[in-house]
Amino acid sequence: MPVSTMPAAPPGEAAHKPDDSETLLSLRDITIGYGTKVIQSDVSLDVRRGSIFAIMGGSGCGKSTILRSMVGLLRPMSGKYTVDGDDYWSGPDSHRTALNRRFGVLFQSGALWSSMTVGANVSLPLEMFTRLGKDMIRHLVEMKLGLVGLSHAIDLYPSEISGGMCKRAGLARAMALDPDVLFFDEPSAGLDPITSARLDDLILTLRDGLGATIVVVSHELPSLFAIADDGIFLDAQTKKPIAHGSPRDLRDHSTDPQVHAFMNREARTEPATNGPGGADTARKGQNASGK
Ligand SMILES: Nc1ncnc2c1ncn2[C@@H]1O[C@H](COP(=O)(O)OP(=O)(O)OP(=O)(O)O)[C@@H](O)[C@H]1O
Repeated sequence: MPVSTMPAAPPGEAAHKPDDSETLLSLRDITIGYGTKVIQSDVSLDVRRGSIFAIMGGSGCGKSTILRSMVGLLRPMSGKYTVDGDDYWSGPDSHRTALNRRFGVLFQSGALWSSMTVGANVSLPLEMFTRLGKDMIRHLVEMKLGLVGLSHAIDLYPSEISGGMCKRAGLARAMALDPDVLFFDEPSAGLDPITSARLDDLILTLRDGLGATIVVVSHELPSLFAIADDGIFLDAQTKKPIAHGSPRDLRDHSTDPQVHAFMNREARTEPATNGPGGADTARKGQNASGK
């Protein structure tokens, strides 16, 4: 299927326009999979500095797999990944470790250590990767928690706070080392719409206030329309990207039936397919994730 080229977003919809000339992360002809099983091939994308980039597609198409690869957890079978022009997978592990210091990651689960307070969770990366003293670390932790509106929760345990607060604490931890690139895997999964909208605002603040570059995997269409500047749509059947563009552009202008149906939460009229990313993933009136 052809990759759609999208026109610019309608006036007023794309409030933020990053500088086109500034590519921070670049994937070229990446093939990725597990063992010999290919999950996605021919993946090429550019993430502009200071933008929010969405990885989209039906369940199981390989969104998290691409994200895992971009943070160094899975080496692609082929293709090139550059970070600020630097070939990520070339050279020794220390080369990647240095680049990883620029990354903050929030995985789907939020994954806070349950036996540690919120403050201790956020201070962990600072204790592991810096030589800062206790007072300075406490100060930085207070700052990060202040950013996500959780100053009051510093001494609470994860079991004592809500799911949305856990997500925000995870965000504070992802930001502990002042990364300039943040990767979020399903940040609003499991959150109610209001908490999810607050998290969107926070993500926008990270982009606009701190100049962070953000890559996000998400099924949540309202959230994608609210925050993402650009994106890619992966297809599970062909195992290739089938569209590039901002979620708003794909919703309003995509000529690909699958992409159009997914982005508009419509039932598809063509014959159903069994695989993820097929008709079953885009039924009207359901979460597009099918979850
Ligand atoms: N560690 C693994 N080993 C083998 N196969 C895996 C592994 N992790 C994921 N997969 C497979 O890779 C495919 C893509 O999974 P992935 O989690 O990347 O999809 P996704 O698009 O993020 O899905 P979802 O939206 O449901 O979270 C799936 O078929 C999955 O079963």
